[in-house]
Amino acid sequence: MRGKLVTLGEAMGVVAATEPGPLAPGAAMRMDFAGAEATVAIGVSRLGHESAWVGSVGADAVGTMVLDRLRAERVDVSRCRIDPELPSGLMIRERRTADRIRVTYYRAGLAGSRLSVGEVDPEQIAEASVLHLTGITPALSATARDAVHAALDAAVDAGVTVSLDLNYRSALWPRAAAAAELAKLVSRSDIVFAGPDEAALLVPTASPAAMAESLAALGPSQVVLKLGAEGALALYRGRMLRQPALPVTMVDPVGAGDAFVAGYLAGVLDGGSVRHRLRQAATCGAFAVSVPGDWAGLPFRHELELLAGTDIQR
Ligand SMILES: O=C(O)C(=O)C[C@H](O)[C@H](O)CO
Repeated sequence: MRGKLVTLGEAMGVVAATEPGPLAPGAAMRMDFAGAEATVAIGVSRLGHESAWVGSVGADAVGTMVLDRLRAERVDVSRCRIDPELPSGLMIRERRTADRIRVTYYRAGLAGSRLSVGEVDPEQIAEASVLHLTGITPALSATARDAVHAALDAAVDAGVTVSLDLNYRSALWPRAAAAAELAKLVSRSDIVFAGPDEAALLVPTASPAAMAESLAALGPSQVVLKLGAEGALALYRGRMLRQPALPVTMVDPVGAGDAFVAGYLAGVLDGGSVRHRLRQAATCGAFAVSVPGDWAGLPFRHELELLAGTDIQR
């Protein structure tokens, strides 16, 4: 399968501490942007497939930074909205201790949450091979939730593969509200990604394997559990495959899950086996954790072989 991935969500400015410690005047910070869906779009593009990101940004420096970077990464942003009134959202990422990151959002009610059905183009989705959704977008606002459902309807009508990463963000909505909404999305998705804590929102079973079975019983043909340093587990048509994480030096874990998803979905677009998808996903996750920032470390296709121990095969 060669084709395009379309995804929709919010991208925000990030002010990220470069040194451990509490936020203080003069603390060393690095300016960047982040957004789970935008990271997936960049990752898929770097692996040689067309991708499109649909979102709403402010008419400000952060919005310009996001769109300029995505264009430079060959991500199609032609359906994005530039809000004339509201600023782009922002996130402060403190490195409170050497290995504890604390995130504060400044995004509620801002430009990103204005994403609406007006930005969803059924034709763009029908021409794609994969629509990728996350559990972040429906938590942004009622209009963003409607946009997710409109995109999902368009994909289902056109027979486009639907991918969903549960991506639960506790700062955006309570567990019960998330569980009710995510259950609806899972039942209409083909591929579902989750961490064990996220899966527990819907299927409170003990082991990752049992969780994967229970999630698959809700409808998706592929369930992929991201287990961090333990690797990943995929359940595809009743067959369980395990993928170890690659042994790399961890520099920044944020964005690793999105990099993993990008590698897996690029593997779907490659037409590769589930084994190929998982290996590519683990390799992309390993690249991401080895570099600061969410998306900067994502590998280009020719770089995949750089990480020793990888064996990218179809
Ligand atoms: O938390 C969010 O809403 C984001 O999309 C920002 C981060 O980059 C994301 O959490 C990493 O997956």
